[in-house]
Amino acid sequence: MAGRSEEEIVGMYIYNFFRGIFNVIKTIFYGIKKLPEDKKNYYKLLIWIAFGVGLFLLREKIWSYIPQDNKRLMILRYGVYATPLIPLFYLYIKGSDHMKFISDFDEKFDEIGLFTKGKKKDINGNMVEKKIYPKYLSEEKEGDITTFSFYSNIPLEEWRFKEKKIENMLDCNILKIENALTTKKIVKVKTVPASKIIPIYIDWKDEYLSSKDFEIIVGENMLEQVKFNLNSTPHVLVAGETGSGKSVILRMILRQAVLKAAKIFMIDFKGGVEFGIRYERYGEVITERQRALHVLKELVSENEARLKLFRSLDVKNLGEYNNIAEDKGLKKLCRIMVFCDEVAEMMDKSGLGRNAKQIFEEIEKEISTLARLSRATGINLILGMQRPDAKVLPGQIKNNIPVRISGRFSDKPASEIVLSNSKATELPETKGRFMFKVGADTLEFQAYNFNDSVMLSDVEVAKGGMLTQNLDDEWEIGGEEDNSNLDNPYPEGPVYEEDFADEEDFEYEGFEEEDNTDYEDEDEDFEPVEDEIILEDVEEDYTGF
Ligand SMILES: Nc1ncnc2c1ncn2[C@@H]1O[C@H](COP(=O)(O)OP(=O)(O)OP(=O)(O)O)[C@@H](O)[C@H]1O
Repeated sequence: MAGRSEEEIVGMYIYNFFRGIFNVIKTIFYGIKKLPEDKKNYYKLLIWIAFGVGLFLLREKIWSYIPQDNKRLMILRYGVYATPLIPLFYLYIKGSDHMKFISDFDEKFDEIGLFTKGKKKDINGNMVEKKIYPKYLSEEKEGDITTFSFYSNIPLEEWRFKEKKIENMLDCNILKIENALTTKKIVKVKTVPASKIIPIYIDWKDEYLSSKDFEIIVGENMLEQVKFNLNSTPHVLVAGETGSGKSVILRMILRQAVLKAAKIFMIDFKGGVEFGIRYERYGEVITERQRALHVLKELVSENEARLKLFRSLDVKNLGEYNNIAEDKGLKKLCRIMVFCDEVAEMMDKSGLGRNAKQIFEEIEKEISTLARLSRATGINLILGMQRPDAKVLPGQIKNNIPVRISGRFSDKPASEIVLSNSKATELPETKGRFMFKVGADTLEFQAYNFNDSVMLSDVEVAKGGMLTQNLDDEWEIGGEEDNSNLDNPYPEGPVYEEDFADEEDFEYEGFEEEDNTDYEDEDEDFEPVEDEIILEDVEEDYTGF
């Protein structure tokens, strides 16, 4: 205090006095806020109030026990005026527990370096630099899930970057870190206890098949199934080093597509190594580039025709269209899914001659158009990739693929290409362990193991070869397929629940925007088209493999 004037010292005392009062009131306020957390708190408060009131009512009796000649003890008589403070004392104790709980958080945030810096007045009234920690607001429990809310100026990216440390700090597994709907200043950390772990092996069972149109299930995290819906997130990228389980995931998706009666194309330029002859019963296995280009072009035309038709009928997507098609005397349209186990086989142009390059470029153009424009029309790309490479999968395509599934990569750039973060490097070396990302959140899961040699032959027996019969049919989009013996889970046609807004701007939050040419209005001079949209050409030069 050396060097301070008397006035300054008095000012400082007054300041600290009011600060102390403010802190007491604040602590009591926290105590009040804690009350609703447990019913017992109210009973305890009532006991303290009763105690205070009892003391007040019995004051004369109590005073009579105090010797009148003992001046020191006589002071206790004034204690009567403090009786209303007794319940406040209880609230103060409760509030200080809470303050201690909060300051423990400060310590923990300090340890993991999650804070911002700002200026604050110190006890002497001087402005000093101070660490500002996220402020604990509340925690809500729902079953196994606890959601912590913090008030914080720290950007969400930083929270996500420190996810592992926060998990250790809270002794939990984090499911999601997100902002509150109302403000970006509130961060919600959704957690499950650390004892909940991701299974290390789970077999796929057909009973897992979702009844929702067009929901696909790929595995489980520590709490629930991991799924996505092709109506709202239409294209999928599965990346993983050789042996990671990438092909197993693709085939498991294919299996669900078959059971949900989608039209399937499988592009396999390794001469049918990935999708062997057994897969031909489910759709066309394309092993030649010319043929792939041709089919893709036809799908682009089909997409355009569907877009025009949907616009003429004022429907937003395939689901809405199919719901009204029969009433309007139109044919139902099917979902079309294009599978490719290795995009590099289809798009890697490095080291190619001019002629070969041209066809690759054309394939890339068609894939890019479909990725951008086929969201509402039910034409989906399911792409596998062994070695993530920006040259192989241009940003224009990648940014329009909302579902990203990545196996373990030892290097960060590979993980960054797929997930836009380094989380794939944190995966354990467990077979079938993947990261799943739709939007901003990345979560770890165990993919179902799908043994296609068993499952495919099962289908043949159970379905009585009906899938093969479909393949023999004239390939006609929207044709009246005889699925009666297909053991189709949707004999009345798929149930369409999802509804999504106009697709004027089709991009996905959370992925870096490279050259993202989004959904454009198609053709303003639209003329209604006939209800039958036939891809005759696709079948015409199909030679089979
Ligand atoms: N989800 C899973 N659970 C347990 N084991 C799995 C799982 N997925 C794959 N495996 C095991 O790993 C093996 C390789 O899987 P898969 O063929 O899918 O790898 P891949 O990543 O596609 O490799 P490649 O690129 O060489 O084809 C499978 O034969 C299976 O034994």
